[in-house]
Amino acid sequence: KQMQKPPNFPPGPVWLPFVGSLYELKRLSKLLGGQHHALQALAQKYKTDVLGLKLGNEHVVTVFSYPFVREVLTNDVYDGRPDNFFLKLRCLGKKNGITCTEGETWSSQRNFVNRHLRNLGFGKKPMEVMIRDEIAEVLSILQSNGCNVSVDKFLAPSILNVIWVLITGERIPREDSLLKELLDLFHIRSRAFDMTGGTLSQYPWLRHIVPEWSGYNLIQKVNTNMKDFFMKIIREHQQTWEEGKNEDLIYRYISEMQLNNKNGEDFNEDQLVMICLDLFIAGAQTTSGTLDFAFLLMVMYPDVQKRVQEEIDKYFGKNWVIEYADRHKAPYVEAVLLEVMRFRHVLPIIGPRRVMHDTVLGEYVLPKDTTILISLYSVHNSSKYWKNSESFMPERFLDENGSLIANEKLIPFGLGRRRCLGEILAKTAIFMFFVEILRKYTVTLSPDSEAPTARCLPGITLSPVHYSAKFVERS
Ligand code: HEM
Repeated sequence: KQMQKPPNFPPGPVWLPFVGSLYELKRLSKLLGGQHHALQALAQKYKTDVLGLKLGNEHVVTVFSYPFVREVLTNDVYDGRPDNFFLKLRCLGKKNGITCTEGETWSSQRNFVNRHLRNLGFGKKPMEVMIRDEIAEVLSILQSNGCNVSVDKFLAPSILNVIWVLITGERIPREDSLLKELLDLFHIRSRAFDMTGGTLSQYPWLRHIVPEWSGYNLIQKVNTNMKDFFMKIIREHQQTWEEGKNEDLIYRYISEMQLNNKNGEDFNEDQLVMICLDLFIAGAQTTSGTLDFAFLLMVMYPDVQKRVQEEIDKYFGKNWVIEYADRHKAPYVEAVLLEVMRFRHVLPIIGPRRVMHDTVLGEYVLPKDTTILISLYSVHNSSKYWKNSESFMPERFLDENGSLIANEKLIPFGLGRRRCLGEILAKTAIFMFFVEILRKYTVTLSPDSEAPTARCLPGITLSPVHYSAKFVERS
């Protein structure tokens, strides 16, 4: 027996009572190695660019083609976040912070963070200085031991530290147990969320029956640990806060709480904890994961690596202090990094968004509160938009004179009002780490490593199948 779909709802598999199309999606995700592949296969099967599913009680629509993706990302009606159990769990029970909120709370918190990160040097010279300090450390470690490097694990502390300094005013030394604890928590967290695969969102009552199996207990434990972790740092800041103290985001937020917060509702400790979490969750794994893919692709395409190094030598030599603004001097290097983000984007599916009121998308009607997923994977890999889309070809971003050409179909940081808040930090860090490391080292596969593969590990963020790299000093 099938369930009735709302009138003019986008096409998709049948809805079975109780589970909707959840079983079909899970089956395909397992079979094809990721939800993004499963969703794309369903879109192909139903010959549609707008796919309609029912997952538990939730109406879920995924968009695949550039025009629909663009419309969803830029039309305010899709600016909401779903009010489901899973997102509540993600933001520690209350809808606080930036990523999970909408409306007034979202705009006041996002604007505050945007403004103050910029005042702290985000996107400017001070941020580049922090990144350069982290690079200096990475290079000195490579000099003493460049073998058997797991790129993601190796670079994650440095990326985390850049965000950490902006938020807390201090960096954490690599060998500090605090850093390890924090990285472990993020790691367990992404595994815990992945493990539930959204099942808890569709069937929240499962937490009462099978709290261990459903991942609920693990998520709760990680949430409590993360909250305690940030609360401790916030409390330390509160004890040392005085008017005029503004050297990091936490002090600035406390100043807002103390001085400008009329009723205490908008700017409070709960919001601040969530903002810290939002920035780390959204920023750390995505940025170091992109670098992980970039170096893996250099291992797999040594000719591309060689050309990158030739450009670096030609335009920067050995001693030029490279800045992010210098990227335009070396268009091939920029093209490589754009192609990395197209070919292996760390966020194949973005969202979820919530339809704020009944609306029309193309020929379909989407009821209020429909959840929307956006397949950047499909936009970035469609042969409709990219010649030889399945090939890694940096030249696609260069014209016949070797100058960079933009392509509006490449949208790794999203579009519109909810586009990535950390884009400038991510792009700067990726460019500077990539160029500075390849200026000094050639990356190859470590002799004990598994052969590199184009396959990815599915998860909240996509990552390469584990490989170990060897960094050989260039003569
Ligand atoms: C390569 C690295 C990164 C990629 C590919 C990336 C990509 C994205 C994308 C596609 C979105 C939009 C989600 C949507 O439309 O629903 C987003 C949102 C966001 N990003 Fe990033 N991001 C990266 C790094 C960062 C960094 C370094 C930070 C901060 C330090 C950050 C903070 C955020 C936040 C807070 C949001 C939520 C914005 C909102 O809901 O209004 N991201 N990111």
